[in-house]
Amino acid sequence: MLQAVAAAPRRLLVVDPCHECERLLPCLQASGWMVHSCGLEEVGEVLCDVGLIRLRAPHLERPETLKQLISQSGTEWIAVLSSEALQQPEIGNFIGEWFFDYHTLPFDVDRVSVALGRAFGMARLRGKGSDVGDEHPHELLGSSRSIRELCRLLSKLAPTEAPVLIRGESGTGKELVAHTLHRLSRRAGEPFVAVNCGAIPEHLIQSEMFGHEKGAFTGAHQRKIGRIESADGGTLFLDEIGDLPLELQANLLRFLQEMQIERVGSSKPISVNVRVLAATHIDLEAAIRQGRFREDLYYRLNVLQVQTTPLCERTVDIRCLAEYFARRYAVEIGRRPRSFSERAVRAMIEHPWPGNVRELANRVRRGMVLAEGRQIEAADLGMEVSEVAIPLLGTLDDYICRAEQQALSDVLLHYSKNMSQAARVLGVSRPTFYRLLHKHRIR
Ligand SMILES: Nc1ncnc2c1ncn2[C@@H]1O[C@H](COP(=O)(O)OP(=O)(O)OP(=O)(O)O)[C@@H](O)[C@H]1O
Repeated sequence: MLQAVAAAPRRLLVVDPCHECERLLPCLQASGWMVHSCGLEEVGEVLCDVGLIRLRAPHLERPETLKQLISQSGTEWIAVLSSEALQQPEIGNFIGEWFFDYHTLPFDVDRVSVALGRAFGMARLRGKGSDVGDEHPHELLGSSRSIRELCRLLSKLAPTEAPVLIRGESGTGKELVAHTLHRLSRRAGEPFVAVNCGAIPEHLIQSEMFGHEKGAFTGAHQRKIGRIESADGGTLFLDEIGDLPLELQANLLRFLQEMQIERVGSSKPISVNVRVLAATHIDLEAAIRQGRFREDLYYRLNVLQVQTTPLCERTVDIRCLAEYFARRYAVEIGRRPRSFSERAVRAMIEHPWPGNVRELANRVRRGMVLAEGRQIEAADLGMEVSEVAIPLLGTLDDYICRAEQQALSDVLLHYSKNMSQAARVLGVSRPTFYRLLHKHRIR
């Protein structure tokens, strides 16, 4: 039996509707657009796929406000203006940089419909528009199996009070994991204090961690509260724990056993209630064997363990992360968020990502600054795509296997958040689709 599938509504936001809109809006509603209208100051409150704005002198006098709204709204924008206004070079440049398209008055319903349709398609293609959820700066993004399993694990570990050792390559999100554990715990309203054990000079680390009393040593002009004490009631995150000098490891162990500290220059114990999370990218077991890390401290910290996955093992997440960083840096840099060309996406998928998500964020920031066209190209990211594909010879089965892998990765590029849709596009059932993902070890 055939089932009717309801198309997602196409939401259009008309900002400061002008009297010319009176004829236009009913036509758009009749052709399936769900139209909302609002004033400029309310734009951030309505989630829409496409926005139509009649550019007037006051808007153009405050371009910064408009740029801010456009870059934060997650909507594709079309400017409406008179043909005389468009002749002014600064207005033309402004529209070229910030808008998807423009329309000169009077309205031509057919032309507007085509422009809106294209903008809608682009908004959906980029994952922008009204389907986009709230963005949280401390949220672990991604739809790969490893990220989904990580989030499930974190929600189980967060409510406990036990220490967690977070392991993984540099830039894979270990600090983000620590933030997430804190945010989901009972301590969420209390301080989260991060200490990078490798970044504090060795002679300062004792007083940084434990604090000192006035006059404890030359230069100690007043009492200083240490990082451990300042986390009282909350979470203490010890990053790069493998870099902690041996002497400090002994002091930290004592603190973990007794939950008390002594400031430098004082022998009075102070009770501190913190949950300890630690992270490392080094092989702590090897460090123990080499005598660089205390085994007893290792067992204290390693009660629960979380492992982050390198980016090259979850390529499905690359596009969504890159688009997130493009939106984030658009606000910072003050440019319109850009999408990525297919070649740029391919270059990102093929890249080995030794610096993981941090490297991706840095490359996207660079791309946002350098991009000249509508899209970020591979070269803007400092990447190249292999021009000539060297044929990989093999049996017919090898060719079929590679074709399956290609088909899966192509479809996941577009539908990583909707597995049913991905399966439908390939013309296979959902179980078959999952079986293929499993067979090709695609997460
Ligand atoms: N899954 C993710 N979703 C969103 N942002 C992420 C994700 N993973 C990492 N990031 C971002 O990547 C950057 C690096 O992450 P983070 O500092 O947590 O990595 P790390 O593993 O602690 O690195 P290091 O070992 O070098 O300290 C941060 O800007 C972080 O917000």
